[in-house]
Amino acid sequence: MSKLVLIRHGQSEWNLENKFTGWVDVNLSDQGVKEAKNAGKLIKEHGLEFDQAYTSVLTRAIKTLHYALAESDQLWVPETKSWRLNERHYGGLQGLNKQDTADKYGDDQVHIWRRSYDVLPPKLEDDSEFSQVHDRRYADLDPNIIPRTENLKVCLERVMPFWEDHIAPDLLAGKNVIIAAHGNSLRALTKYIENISDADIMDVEMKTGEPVVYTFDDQLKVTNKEKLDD
Ligand SMILES: O=C(O)[C@H](O)COP(=O)(O)O
Repeated sequence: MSKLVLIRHGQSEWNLENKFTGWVDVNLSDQGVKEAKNAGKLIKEHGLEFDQAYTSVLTRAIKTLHYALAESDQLWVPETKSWRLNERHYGGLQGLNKQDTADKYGDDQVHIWRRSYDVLPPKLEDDSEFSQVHDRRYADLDPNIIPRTENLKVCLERVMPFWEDHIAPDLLAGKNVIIAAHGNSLRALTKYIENISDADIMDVEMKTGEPVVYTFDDQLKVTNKEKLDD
């Protein structure tokens, strides 16, 4: 039996300002730091001990992982960062206020961009201040792989190789794993783990800083799911 804990990063500065964020590297808000520390407190209270940690290459997820591990006295746990766990790239919506965008295009269109499985938001131009094509953290990637926009389907397709190569082998080896990542990269993983349909995944939400704990049997079947809250 192995355990997998998923945590969406604590509230970010752009969650607070209600802006589409995606791959833009914004920091945690003060509230987000509190949420990340509280996640660590809950992890400790539930006696969860990890063998391996994974996170994205975005500050808000990395800091959330570190606060949660520090608070549960496990800052020593080996960690790997991957762009494959990044938030879904929000394309040309990155940097825009969600309410302003809804006022301009309508609530229905914004809901489709945010939650449909396979509708792509408009592409982000490479010369945008919110583009990542010149960000040196992606220098080793083929420039064509850096997204210009993603829907949940595309996000899931780039998360899955990381599941296959790292997470699943760890769980099958009996290791307990923690992943601190993002609302949509974690919705993608949740869709796969729980075999949720393309339609039903539209209604699945991840709360900031709330640890979700899965228990797996030795065939990698889920035997229990629990959300930790106060
Ligand atoms: O990238 C973002 O803006 C958020 O992290 C997730 O936003 P969403 O709830 O609109 O998908």
